[in-house]
Amino acid sequence: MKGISVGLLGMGTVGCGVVKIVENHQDKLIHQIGCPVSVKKALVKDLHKERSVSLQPDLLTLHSEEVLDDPEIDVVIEVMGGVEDTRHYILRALQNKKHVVTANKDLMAVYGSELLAAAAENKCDLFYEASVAGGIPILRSLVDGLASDRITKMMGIVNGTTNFILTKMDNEGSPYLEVLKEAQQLGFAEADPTADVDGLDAARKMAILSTLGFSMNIELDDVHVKGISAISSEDLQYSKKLGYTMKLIGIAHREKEKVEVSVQPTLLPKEHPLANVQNEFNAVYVYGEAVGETMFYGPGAGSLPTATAIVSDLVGVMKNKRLGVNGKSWVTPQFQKKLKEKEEVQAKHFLRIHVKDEVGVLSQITNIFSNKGVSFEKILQLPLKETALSEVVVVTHHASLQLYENLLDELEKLDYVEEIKSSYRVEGEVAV
Ligand SMILES: NC(=O)C1=CN([C@@H]2O[C@H](COP(=O)(O)OP(=O)(O)OC[C@H]3O[C@@H](n4cnc5c(N)ncnc54)[C@H](OP(=O)(O)O)[C@@H]3O)[C@@H](O)[C@H]2O)C=CC1
Ligand SMILES: N[C@@H](CC=O)C(=O)O
Ligand code: NA
Repeated sequence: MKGISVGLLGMGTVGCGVVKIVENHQDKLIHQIGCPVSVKKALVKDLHKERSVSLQPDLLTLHSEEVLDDPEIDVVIEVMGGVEDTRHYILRALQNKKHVVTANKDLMAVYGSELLAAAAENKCDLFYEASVAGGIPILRSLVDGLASDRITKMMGIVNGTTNFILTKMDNEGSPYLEVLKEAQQLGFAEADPTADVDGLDAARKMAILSTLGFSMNIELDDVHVKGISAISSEDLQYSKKLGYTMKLIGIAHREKEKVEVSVQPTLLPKEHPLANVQNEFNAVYVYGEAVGETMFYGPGAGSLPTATAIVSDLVGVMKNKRLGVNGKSWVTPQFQKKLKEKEEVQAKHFLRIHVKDEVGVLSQITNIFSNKGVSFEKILQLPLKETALSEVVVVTHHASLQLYENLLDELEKLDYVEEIKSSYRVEGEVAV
């Protein structure tokens, strides 16, 4: 069998990792695939940029057709990011009967079903394990390892940058912007880190995970998203005081045939397995009706971890080629999408408000909670130094999202409520 020729679209953090793994693990690749693997061409923007791998002088190109239209290239690995141009490049690679491996969640969350259908039509594979939780083999675990089960819940820390920021802010009291800069220097953050901190990167990953896990076409717009940029050191301190840890959590929950998918800062009891996932690490908790609880943990970002998933996908392509089944692994979703209404989403909430420090205010607030049908599990009231205000912190019992939002609307209207400072979802019970 002739050697496998790979064309890369992009040679940045992840692309350089792919080159390193292909070089350093060649013996294992030959054993699995049955022939050597080599990188023939790589599309970049700047031919003269310094890279973390030494490359043959003619390996880099500024012309996409040198990768996409080269008949000697068998597999295209897309690690350049972006959506519209990238979509066209991948469609062209597939039309040219090249298998594609991508790490691009931005693209797969929006055009995944179109691209997978195009791949199947062209009898090509399109694999994207690296797009969710980097090096953790979570997509294969859902699609293959848990193929026989019905998955009802997935909860994940699926963005390394925000987990890194929250860990450093919480453990070391480091300022938000300083830690974000560190995450960028370490290569975890996206080219535009607002996608990380606004929760959009995690939302894309949750759309991909829930589409596969629930076999339902969950789109990005179906994911309710809130990022981490408004989290204050006070929120982190109160979380700790109440026995919780704050994490950016993706939640996908199915009850009967209806689902909710969200990404939001969430308070988890400090004993919760996801509460102990630190720094850039990711973890995905998956609950299946038959298997029960499972948890997948590992590096969700970074050059070599992400490249591991990509090169493993490449091995998958070659194994399929040997069996003659390329393009046959994609199946259309089994179920019609049905999203829960706000009345059907049940959760506990943390709420921090500033109110006038006057007699009777706390009892009026408790009355409003009970009138709106939201009861609380915990309440703290503390005077705010050098002001005529006090701070009220509440953790509610489970309530529907609709009742909780009605409550927030009502509180906002009251003249003794100065400001709603923060509101977060709470998952799980703190041990007493
Ligand atoms: N970094 C990570 O930890 C992870 C990244 N991903 C995903 O992997 C992909 C790549 O990420 P990463 O390696 O970090 O990104 P980088 O910014 O480090 O690398 C991007 C590469 O693509 C090239 N490139 C970008 N746009 C173009 C274009 N229009 N034409 C030609 N070349 C282009 C760049 O060229 P040049 O070098 O000349 O500028 C660079 O080599 C993204 O989709 C990202 O979301 C997924 C999981 C983890
Ligand atoms: N920016 C992403 C990279 C991996 O997908 C992250 O921080 O998780
Ligand atoms: Na993965």
